[in-house]
Amino acid sequence: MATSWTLPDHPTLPKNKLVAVVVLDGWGEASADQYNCIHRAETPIMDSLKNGAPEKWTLVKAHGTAVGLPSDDDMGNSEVGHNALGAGRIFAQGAKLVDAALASGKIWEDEGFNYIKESFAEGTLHLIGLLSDGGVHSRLDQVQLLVKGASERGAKRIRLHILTDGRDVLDGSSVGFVETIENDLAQLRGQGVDARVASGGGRMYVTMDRYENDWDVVKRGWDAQVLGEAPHKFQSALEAVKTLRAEPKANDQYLPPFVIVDESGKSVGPIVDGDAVVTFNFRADRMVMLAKALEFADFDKFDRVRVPKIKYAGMLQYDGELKLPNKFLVSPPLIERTSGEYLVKNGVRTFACSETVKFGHVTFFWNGNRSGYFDETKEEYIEVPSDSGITFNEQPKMKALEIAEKTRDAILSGKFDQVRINLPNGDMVGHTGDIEATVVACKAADEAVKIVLDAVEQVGGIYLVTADHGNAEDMVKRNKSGQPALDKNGSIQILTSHTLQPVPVAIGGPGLHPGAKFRSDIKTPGLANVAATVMNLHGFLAPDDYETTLIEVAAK
Ligand SMILES: O=C(O)[C@@H](CO)OP(=O)(O)O
Ligand SMILES: [Mn+2]
Ligand SMILES: [Mn+2]
Repeated sequence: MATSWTLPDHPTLPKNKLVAVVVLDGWGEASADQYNCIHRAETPIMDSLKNGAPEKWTLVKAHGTAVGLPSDDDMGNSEVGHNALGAGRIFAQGAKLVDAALASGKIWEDEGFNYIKESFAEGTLHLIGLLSDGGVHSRLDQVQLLVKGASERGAKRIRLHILTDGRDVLDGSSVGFVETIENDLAQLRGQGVDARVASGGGRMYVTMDRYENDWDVVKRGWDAQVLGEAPHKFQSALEAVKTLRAEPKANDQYLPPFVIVDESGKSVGPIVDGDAVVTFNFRADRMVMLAKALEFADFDKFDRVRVPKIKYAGMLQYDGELKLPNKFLVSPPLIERTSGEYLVKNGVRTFACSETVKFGHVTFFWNGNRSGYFDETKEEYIEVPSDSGITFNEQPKMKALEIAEKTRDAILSGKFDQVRINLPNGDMVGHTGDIEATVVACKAADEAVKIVLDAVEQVGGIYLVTADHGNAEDMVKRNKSGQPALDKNGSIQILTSHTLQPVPVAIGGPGLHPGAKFRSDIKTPGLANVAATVMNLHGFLAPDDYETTLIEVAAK
C-alpha cells in the first residue's frame, strides 16, 4: 500500500513553533557519587530542567529490548538509540538479527555466505572485526559460531584480523578475548583446519574510524590486514596483545597495529587474490570506511598499494543506498517512514548538526540508516569538523560551542522549524575513562544546551532535551549491590563503556502549550516514544504504528 505521508493535526497543539531537539550523547541518570561525572560537573541548565516542573522532566529506557537489542543486559548505544529516537518504533537490531540467523541456520543458506563459500576450496577466509563481547558493534560468541560454521562448511584456511576493544568492555579485557579465540582456533587446527589470528590493533587507532574523520586509521588496518605489514611483528596474538599493552600508557582502544609472522618473519595472513573476506561487525558506522576500501574500484582516500580480487561480504549491509557491501550475511533492519521523513514531507524545515564523530548519528541513524536529504529544499545538515588524531580527554570541550553557535544561528535565522543536534562530549570523553576530563566535558555540553535554549527562548520556541544512552553518569564498574567492584589487586575498575541507565527527556520553552506535560500512564517509556512526542510538538499526530507519545495536554 502506498504510504500516506500526511500527518493528522494534533487536536490542541499548535503548528509552526520552532522545536529544538537536543541529544546529549552518553548522558544517563544515575545516583550521585564521585563516579557520576554529570553530578560532579557544574551543569546548571540540565539541573534546572530536572529540578524545575516535575511534569516536564522524565526518564526513559535507552537500553536492551526497548531499543531492539537482544536482552535487557545489553547497554544502549548511539546506533540503536538514534534509530529509536528518529523512527519512533522498535526494530530488531543487528545484534538480534545475527543471533536469529545463526540460531536458525539461515545465515548458511543465504546468498552472502554462499558467495564467500566459493573461495573456500582455493582461498583463505579472512574475518575482520571487533573482538569483544560488548555487543555494540560485534559479539565474540557470534564470531566463534561464524568460525566454527565456516570451517564445517569447507573453509580450510581461516585468518582472523582482530581489533581490540576496551571501549564497550573493560580496558585490559582484550587479553581474555584473545585467549578465548586462540583456544577455538587451536581446536580447529587439531581438526586439520589451518586457522590463526593474522593481525590486530586497537579499534580507535586501527580500522574503526567513522564518518571519514581520519582515513589514516583505516589505512593502518589495511596495511596490516591486506598487505601484511605493520610496525610490530609477533608470533602469536596473545604475545602481541600482552607485549603492546605493557607499553607505558597503552590501552586496548589504541593498541598499535601488529601482524603475526611465521618463523621466517613472513606475515601469516595477508589478503590475496582468490580469498574471501567477512567484516563481522554488525554495526555500520565504524565498518563502512573499510568496506569502501575493500569494495570500491575507484578509491582515493589512501594508497591501497595492492587491491586483491576477493569475495567480500559484510556481516550486515552497512549502507543501504550505496548497497555497501554488495554482499552480506544477514539483512539489516529495514527502517522506513522515519519521523524525519514524515515531518519534512509535512513541511517542517529541518536543520541537523553535530561534529564529525557524531554527525551521522543525527542524520544517518536518525533517518533509519539513510544518508542524505529527503528534500534538500527543506533541510540543511551541518557537520562541524572534529579534531582528529587525539583522544578526546585532551580536548574535552570538543566542538560543543561551535555546534551550539551554529544551531543558535539556525534558530534565529527563521529558516527552520526543527533544529536537531547531538552534543558528543559526555560520551566521547566518557569513553576515555578520564574522570576529570569527563567532568569538563559535561560542563561544556551543559553550556552548549544553554546557548540553544536561550535562542529557543528568543524565538518563542519549544525544546526537547534528551540523550541516546548513558555513559558519563557512571564511570566505574559496580558489583550487584551498586558499589564499585574491585579487581584482584583491590583497585576500582574504570568503566569506559555505555551503561544500562535510563536517560532524561525534558520539554519546555515559551512556545510549549501551558497544559502540555508528560503522561504517567505509559508502562515502560523508552527512546522510541520520543518521535511521536516531537511530532506532537510540531502540531501533528504520529502515525498509528508509532510508539505512543510521552505527552498529554491538560485542559487549562
Ligand atoms: O564509539 C562507538 O562506536 C560507540 C561505542 O562502541 O559509542 P556510540 O554508540 O556512542 O557511538
Ligand atoms: Mn551515543
Ligand atoms: Mn559512545
